[in-house]
Amino acid sequence: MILVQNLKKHFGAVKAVDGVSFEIADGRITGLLGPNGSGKTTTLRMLYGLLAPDQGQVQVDGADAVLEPRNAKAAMGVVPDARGLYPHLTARENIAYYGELQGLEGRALEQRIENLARELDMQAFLDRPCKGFSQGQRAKVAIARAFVGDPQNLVLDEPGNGLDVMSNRGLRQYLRGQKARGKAVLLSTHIMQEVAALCDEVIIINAGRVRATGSPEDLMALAGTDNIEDAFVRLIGTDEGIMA
Ligand SMILES: Nc1ncnc2c1ncn2[C@@H]1O[C@H](COP(=O)(O)OP(=O)(O)OP(=O)(O)O)[C@@H](O)[C@H]1O
Repeated sequence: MILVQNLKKHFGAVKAVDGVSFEIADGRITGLLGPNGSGKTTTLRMLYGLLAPDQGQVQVDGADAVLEPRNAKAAMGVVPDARGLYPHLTARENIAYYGELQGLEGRALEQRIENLARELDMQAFLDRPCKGFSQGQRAKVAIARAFVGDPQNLVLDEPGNGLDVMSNRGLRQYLRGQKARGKAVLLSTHIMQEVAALCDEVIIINAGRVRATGSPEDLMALAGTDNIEDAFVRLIGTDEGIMA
């Protein structure tokens, strides 16, 4: 479970995250939605300890992300927006490195990587250095790396970006499997079909603030619409919607 309380991050005059609070529950898939520049990536970076908050708290299974970063990080698998692969290591080595950090080794680690490579269709490039990988190939390595240690919490920043149709289906299936096993899953996305198909809860943010939270059905009822895209446009709090 991830608890976020009154999180703030300003860059000069830009209030990127301006007092955000939410809870990512176990056994649920939660979507973080917001227009470009609304503060999603900044929020997620503070969750996985890449950025120090100006104010507020993040707790991952009870561990404070600032005060106990090792414990917080150990409980979380992340797919960051920049993917952050080591370019000179192969895909397998990138994944193995994270597995080792999480205490996996030997045959168990090898087997886990083979399984992930099969599920994500990565065999063709598993032993190539990541330098020069396509966007989809990088996304797959980052996803495998996040999953390798079987963490309780998963935080994914637009994980479907660059993935082909089959890989996106595979990812959705995988995330549903994680949810069924009681994991807490948080993903940011711009893809409304993904939200409708996958998310139990949705957090809508705009201009660094939470505008609405609830199930897709709750949000549609709140906005008085019968589809999640219209609900999103109404609930981000501008007349012009996503282009504002
Ligand atoms: N390092 C930084 N320095 C200055 N401004 C920043 C920095 N990081 C983010 N911002 C600003 O903070 C705001 C929120 O950015 P953020 O990347 O969190 O948005 P986002 O919701 O992830 O957007 P997108 O959907 O476009 O990826 C934007 O106005 C952005 O320009």
